[in-house]
Amino acid sequence: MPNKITVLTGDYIGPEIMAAGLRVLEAVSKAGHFEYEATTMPFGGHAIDECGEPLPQRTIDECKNSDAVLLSAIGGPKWDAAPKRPEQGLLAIRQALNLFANIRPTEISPAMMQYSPLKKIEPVNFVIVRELTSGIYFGTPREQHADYALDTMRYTKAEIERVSRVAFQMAQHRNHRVTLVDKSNVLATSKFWRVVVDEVAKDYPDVELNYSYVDAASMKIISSPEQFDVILTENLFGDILSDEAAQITGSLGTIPSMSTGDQKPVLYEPIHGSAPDIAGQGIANPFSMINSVKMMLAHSFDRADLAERIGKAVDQVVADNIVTPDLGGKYGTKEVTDAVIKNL
Ligand SMILES: NC(=O)c1ccc[n+]([C@@H]2O[C@H](COP(=O)([O-])OP(=O)(O)OC[C@H]3O[C@@H](n4cnc5c(N)ncnc54)[C@H](O)[C@@H]3O)[C@@H](O)[C@H]2O)c1
Ligand SMILES: CC(C)[C@H](C(=O)O)[C@@H](O)C(=O)O
Ligand SMILES: [Mg+2]
Repeated sequence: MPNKITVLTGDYIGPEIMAAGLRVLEAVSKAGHFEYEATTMPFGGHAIDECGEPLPQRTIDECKNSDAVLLSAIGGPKWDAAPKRPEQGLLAIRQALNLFANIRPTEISPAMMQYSPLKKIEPVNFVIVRELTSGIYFGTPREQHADYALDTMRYTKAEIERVSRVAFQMAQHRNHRVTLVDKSNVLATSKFWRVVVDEVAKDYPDVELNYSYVDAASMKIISSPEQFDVILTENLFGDILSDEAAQITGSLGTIPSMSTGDQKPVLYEPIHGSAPDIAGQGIANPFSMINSVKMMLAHSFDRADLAERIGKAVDQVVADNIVTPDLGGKYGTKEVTDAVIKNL
């Protein structure tokens, strides 16, 4: 049976970078004898246009029936005032597939150091493990009235425990350090995270656990990012810190992510949005999507060999300065993708 991949192409630059990712997947698969079947389903803004729903039931069914989901960014001004927004579909798919742990890597390899906006820079390699299906994104009550509004941040012990185990297990395969990022000097939920994570940590004596308040952590990501190995944090803090962490690599347009739960499928997507400001110009950075394909091959299909091939090709293209304008280059999405394929 071929490996099954569901493709959700996204809005604005979504389809532009998805095309790049799929071209790289096709090329590396031919070279490395990887068989797959890719099925494109409606999702996000264009699904609202087609059938009034950002996440139709048949898309959920198809995702559940596949090994991996490749998703490209959705949303944008076209639907900002619509009764249903594409972003609702994104939150709903994470819940429908129970993708409670979102892994967002930050890597600055020696080849990438020239693109970092930081003046003082060493190689950096850490991951953010972001809780993805709870917290203030999903808590109720959530209300907007004429003179006040209300959101709710709620976490259960089980929700904190399961995502913490993902973080500790990742650290065991990395540099054995977990930093819990929270606001436990103020928030009850953060105090509770510390209690639960301290308990989980006892099962991983080979991993060192330390703590950072989120305001200080956001400063350290700029001042000394090399100190981090695995950052474990709740949903909203993880959203904010991962965009910040992406930018120290030179561009938000390079960073992939992987969202996992207890079972298949695992979902892979760039961490950035649909970049309406540059859509249609052919200049979107395809690395975030190509790196998502690389992550998928390594983690869902046990093809570290193909992932390494993609990684080396991207490094070569970066070293040759064949990059898009967000990284200061003069090349378009297609030229960068062609160069990656040539180097596979
Ligand atoms: N996973 C998702 O689908 C996802 C994630 C974040 C935001 N969004 C949605 O995307 C829309 C736009 O959001 P935004 O503008 O705040 O954030 P954004 O991430 O789309 O863009 C922020 C900045 O980064 C740049 N950028 C992002 N990706 C790039 C790439 N691959 N190459 C070059 N430059 C890139 C953009 O041009 C822009 O200047 C909103 O509707 C938002 O809700 C979707
Ligand atoms: C679009 C939005 C709902 C989403 C989030 O906040 O999770 C995005 O910012 C992300 O980082 O994937
Ligand atoms: Mg975000």
